[in-house]
Amino acid sequence: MSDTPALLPVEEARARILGLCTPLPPEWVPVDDALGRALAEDVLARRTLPPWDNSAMDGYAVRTADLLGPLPTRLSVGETVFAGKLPLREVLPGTCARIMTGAPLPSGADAVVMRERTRSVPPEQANDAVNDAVDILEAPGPGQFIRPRGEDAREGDVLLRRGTPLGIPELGLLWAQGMASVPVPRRPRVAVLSTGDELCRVDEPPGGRIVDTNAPALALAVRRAGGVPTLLGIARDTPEAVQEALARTDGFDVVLTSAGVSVGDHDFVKDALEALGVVQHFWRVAIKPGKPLVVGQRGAALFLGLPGNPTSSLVTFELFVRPALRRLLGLEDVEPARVPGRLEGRLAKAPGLAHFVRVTSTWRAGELWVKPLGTQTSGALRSASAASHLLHFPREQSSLTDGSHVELIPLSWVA
Ligand SMILES: Nc1nc2c(c(=O)[nH]1)N[C@H]1C(S)=C(S)[C@@H](COP(=O)(O)OP(=O)(O)OC[C@H]3O[C@@H](n4cnc5c(N)ncnc54)[C@H](O)[C@@H]3O)O[C@H]1N2
Ligand code: MOO
Repeated sequence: MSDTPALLPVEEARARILGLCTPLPPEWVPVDDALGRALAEDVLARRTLPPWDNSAMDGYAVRTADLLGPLPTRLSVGETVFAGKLPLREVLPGTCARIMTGAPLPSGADAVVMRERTRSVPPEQANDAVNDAVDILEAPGPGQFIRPRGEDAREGDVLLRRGTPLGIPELGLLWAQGMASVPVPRRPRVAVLSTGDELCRVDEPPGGRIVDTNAPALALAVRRAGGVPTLLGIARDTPEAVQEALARTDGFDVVLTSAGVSVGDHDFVKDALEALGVVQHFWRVAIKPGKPLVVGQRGAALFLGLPGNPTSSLVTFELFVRPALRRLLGLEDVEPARVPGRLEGRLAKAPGLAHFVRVTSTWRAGELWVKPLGTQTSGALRSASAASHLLHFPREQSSLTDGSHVELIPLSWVA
């Protein structure tokens, strides 16, 4: 008889973890450092942008009323308005202004005709005293190619709401307002601890050991997800060593451990967490790879014990840790992204665990076709190398036929 608890479905495990995460307290940071976090407060526009109606094309600012008759219509050109300059005169009936993209629209004009829809008039053919004229070949509707004042922002309006994820265009909107800093949740401080007698650092002679690749890989994944990682080193496989290392985690928002969470004689992480007063929320999820994940909490700090197999460690990071870090950064929509795809080949498994199959992908005939990598073991990193997505092979399903429609999770660890 097994004394291990029932396996949690992946969605429930993630929901429980996210239930333990609230955005971290805000800090004011330079706008570029806010990338990937969510705004902690509404931001009001200080400036109306664009500040004036302006041209969307290189061409001529015209009065549409002048162009109701037969075409082409000849107009005299009053001035040329460049971006960065203000118009000097009104566009009067029978005249127009040559205008460049982004230049303010002169008063009197109500449309722009692009240069390609005009024909310049040689000076000797222009009328009377006017030696600059143009033939307009089309009759524009009012407002054509005019970018209205305030299209991007209006002073006093909410420019970006609290909770808005800050991507690159949002940072542009903030800079355009002359803002140098914004309030966002501070970055999660994440401790990463490896456990295992078989491990050494990359710069040590192995002497029968293998290099700890999980901790540095997790640290990079943390940084990519917006957290600030600290490597705590390698704890030996004794309850005291694991406890002693975990006792150094005060001040961290998230503690990631690697290995020692299964049912082996040296799997001390769960006991060490308990001894330190970490409340265990659950252990084991119905997935492969990654089944022995353990999750606990002490105060506001979240403890995630990831399985030691290198690919299990990366997959559990993707499915659980990354969403948690993103939630701490204030983001609402933190579920892993999913895209539809088609399976090339067949897959089979026993029901009971959802499998997250590492696949490569090719875009073909309007669909993303994916192919499982040759090896799917969790102990070998090669089985994750070259994967672009994880294919979700649902828990109760036992086969997927060639051409099946499948759900894919794009991987954040790719180059
Ligand atoms: N009787 C059972 N045995 C196992 C089960 C089970 O349900 N019953 N689950 C298997 C699964 S699934 C996984 S995953 C592993 C996870 O075990 P642990 O988290 O306890 O990890 P270890 O046993 O210590 O190590 C597993 C494997 O990974 C290598 N490793 C560990 N740390 C690192 C590191 N930092 N860098 C690189 N490689 C590392 C380690 O040498 C082992 O080969 O348990 C199964 N067993
Ligand atoms: O599920 Mo384990 O996480 O096979 O490697």
